[in-house]
Amino acid sequence: MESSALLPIPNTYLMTPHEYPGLSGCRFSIRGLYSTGHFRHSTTITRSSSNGREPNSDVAEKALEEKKRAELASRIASGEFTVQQSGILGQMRSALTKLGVPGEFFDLLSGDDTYPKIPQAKGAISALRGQPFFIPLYELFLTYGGLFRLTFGPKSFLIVSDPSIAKHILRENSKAYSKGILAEILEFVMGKGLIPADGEIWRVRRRAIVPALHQKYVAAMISLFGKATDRLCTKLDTAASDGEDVEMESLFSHLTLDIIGKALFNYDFDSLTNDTGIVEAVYTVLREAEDRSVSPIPVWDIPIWKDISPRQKKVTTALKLINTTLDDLIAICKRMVEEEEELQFHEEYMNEQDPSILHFLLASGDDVSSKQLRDDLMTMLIAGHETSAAVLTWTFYLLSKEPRVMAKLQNEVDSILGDRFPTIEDMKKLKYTMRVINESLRLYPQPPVLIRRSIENDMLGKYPIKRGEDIFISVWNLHHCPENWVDVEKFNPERWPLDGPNPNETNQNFSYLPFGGGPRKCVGDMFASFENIVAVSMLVRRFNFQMALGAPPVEMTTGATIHTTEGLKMTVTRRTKPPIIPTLQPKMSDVDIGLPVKKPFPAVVSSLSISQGDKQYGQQGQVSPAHS
Ligand code: HEM
Repeated sequence: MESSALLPIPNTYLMTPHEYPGLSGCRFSIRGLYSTGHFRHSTTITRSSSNGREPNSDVAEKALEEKKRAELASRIASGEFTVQQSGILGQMRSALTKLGVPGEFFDLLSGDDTYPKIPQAKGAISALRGQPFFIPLYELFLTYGGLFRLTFGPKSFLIVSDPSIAKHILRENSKAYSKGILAEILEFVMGKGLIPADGEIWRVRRRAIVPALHQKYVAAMISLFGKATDRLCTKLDTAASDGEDVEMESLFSHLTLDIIGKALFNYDFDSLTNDTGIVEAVYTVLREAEDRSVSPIPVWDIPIWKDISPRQKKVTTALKLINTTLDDLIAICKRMVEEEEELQFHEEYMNEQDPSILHFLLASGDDVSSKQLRDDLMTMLIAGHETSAAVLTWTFYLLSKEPRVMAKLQNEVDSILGDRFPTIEDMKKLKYTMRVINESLRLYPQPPVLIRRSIENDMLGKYPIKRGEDIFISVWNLHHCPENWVDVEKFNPERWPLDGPNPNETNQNFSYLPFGGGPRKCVGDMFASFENIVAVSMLVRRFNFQMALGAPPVEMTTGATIHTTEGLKMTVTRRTKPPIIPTLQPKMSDVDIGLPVKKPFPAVVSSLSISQGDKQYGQQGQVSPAHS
């Protein structure tokens, strides 16, 4: 996640100084980060009606969506977003452009013929209301192309939707770019953690952290993913027996929180079954990060406000609790490491009782302050939690809309997993499962936009830019570009053949960026891919998922990751057809008539063995696992 996990959008997006006069003098702040409830939008991905249970709502959703898009497109065409030129030359330019005179002609007239000008659009608060910010950016992209400048009031942003420019910023000249506004908004929660950090701090911390996610560690995590998903299965079993609908988005959020707590610092949040103070504290801080990103005025910066606002007091208390808990966990782990007899640290070091990243870092002798360690852990907690939860949410939404894909997926899972827990060997066999996740990440990239700021003058394609430019790389636009993808809005895992390479930014030449690219690519890509494969495969082999009758329509709300607006309410039923278990011979009569599985489910977790074959997975931070 980020930088992945957290994606702020400037607050000026939705306002002009005219509308918020108090803003002009205040620090520029950010909007869009986890903006639950602030921007709402019917999903633009209108899929073929799925389960046949809600055809009317699908049609209505589609009609509403089409209407909104048509309205926006006509406003763009009317020039509402086009920056007005001042003065006679500007007016002449505007009039003659409408008659078809090319822009370069005016650059010649104004004496600036060295470089072409970046196409400019300007925004208005009304254009963005009622929809996630990346949707109007998409419409503007279709009009203005792969690089344009968007001006809101006194502030402007470069919007990048061109793969080669994205590649230039993220990989080829990455040292000329920082995290910019992202770092400012995340400071209160992540400090100088890996996502917001820049420069030397980032270099040092990245070098320390990447080795902790080595292959043996990620392989060991597979049993953790399995156990956590099994707890979710138990919960769904009860709901299925009781005939109760479930809200899957929050369940996925709990699942991934439980996983990341154990994986990072060996802490069991157990949020799937308990609602303890610490779980509440984590969510309080997460939501605060979202809300700060959409707040017009950074009230939290006003010293007295922290003390009088009940909300800010709650945030301060939550942060204190999390920090104390992390400090305690660091202290416990330090003691464990000190007591470890004959500790022999090596590349693939892992403590069997505590395989966490924290343990690895301390055992490696990582020379770092407790504050920095805490910042890094907090960063990864957020990065690894919200993103995976969002991927699972949208994957199940998409699956509920495409019974064909679900059937094919269940078929693969049945034949490869049977009723046992997934192992590392299964990760490369569950190819269609991986493709389903790849495709879900294409349609719903998490996060939908990457943030950068130029710290040097640079050239973006043929356009020069100055240092200090705030840039949004719209992964949403890259992934939805009609020129790059056949049947762009179709959920079609088959677009990537099973015998081909797993899609990543390199083999798709930056038109597909599920985990970013370049030196700041996600450090958790392999971890996350396996986590998603395990969760999806274990859930679909045991249950069928349908949108619940009367569920609210699934709409998107923007943030660092894309949330649903009102949750993903589903009806979960136990599959009645027993899985095909290759190692056991089911009675044919049972299979034929689709009797329920009577065996206790699932089998005991086998202890992990890591085969030589695992070596084929890519190196951390370079090639995604699944990308081999
Ligand atoms: C499906 C799940 C995930 C997705 C889609 C995802 C996506 C991303 C993306 C797109 C970036 C690049 C952001 C940028 O360039 O601005 C990123 C960075 C990052 N991710 Fe993930 N991520 C996921 C899971 C994880 C997990 C599980 C962890 C930790 C275990 C993690 C830790 C990080 C960190 C620390 C960075 C910052 C790296 C740096 O700046 O050097 N992510 N992620």
